[in-house]
Amino acid sequence: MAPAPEAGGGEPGCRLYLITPPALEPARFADDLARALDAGDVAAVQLRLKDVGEDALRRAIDVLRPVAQSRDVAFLLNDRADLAVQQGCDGAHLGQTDGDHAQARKLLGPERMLGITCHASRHLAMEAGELGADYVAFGAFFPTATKQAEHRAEPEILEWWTEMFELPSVAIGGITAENCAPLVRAGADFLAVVGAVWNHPDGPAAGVRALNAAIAAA
Ligand SMILES: Cc1ncc(COP(=O)(O)OP(=O)(O)O)c(N)n1
Ligand SMILES: Cc1nc(C(=O)O)sc1CCOP(=O)(O)O
Ligand SMILES: [Mg+2]
Repeated sequence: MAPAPEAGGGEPGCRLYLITPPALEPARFADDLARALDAGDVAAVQLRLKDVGEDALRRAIDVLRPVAQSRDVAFLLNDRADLAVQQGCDGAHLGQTDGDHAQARKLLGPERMLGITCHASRHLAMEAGELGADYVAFGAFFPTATKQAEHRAEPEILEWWTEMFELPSVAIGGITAENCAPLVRAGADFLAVVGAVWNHPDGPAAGVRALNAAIAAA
């Protein structure tokens, strides 16, 4: 999940972080995922299936992980650091109620990534940084239909974080090609999106292209 090199050797740029749709059939979705990843620059994919049991989750990982990893795109698992390790994922994303972050850090070891949701809290972000997170995620920046988001973040938190710390930040929540520019300019290292890609009227590949273009133009 490397940052994008900036033309001319300046500060690294912002990259796309895809999160899977809330429900999917792995074999069918594998084709959509491949098309999306082949359409442009994507740093990471997060498998986020909240409503399936462990067996189905393992099957989905087995089908989708190679699609990402074979393209040098990091594959992270939502909510489960233990399963991320067992199933060969590149990391896990944990929220504030997703167990013990320090224990997850140990489980994941130095090779695998840990991302932590920090809502709109500077305090949570500094805590996450101290315990060794690989990125902090702020959001929701815009209204989202993907989940009931209880916190609202403003671009200022990205500016503050970027000025104070080297650790990468992820912006999430209702982000589209049309509204992402202030987040990119505020210093977000990654934009995490669901709907703007998977629900794009011209298909996921068009969604990736539109976001790549919007990031480059910001
Ligand atoms: C990159 C990224 N940021 C935030 C979240 C939200 O995580 P969480 O608060 O645990 O909520 P759920 O995704 O588990 O509903 C995320 N998944 N990814
Ligand atoms: C999974 C998730 N977490 C959020 C947070 O604010 O922590 S918002 C969100 C949903 C992101 O989907 P979309 O790009 O469709 O808005
Ligand atoms: Mg969670």
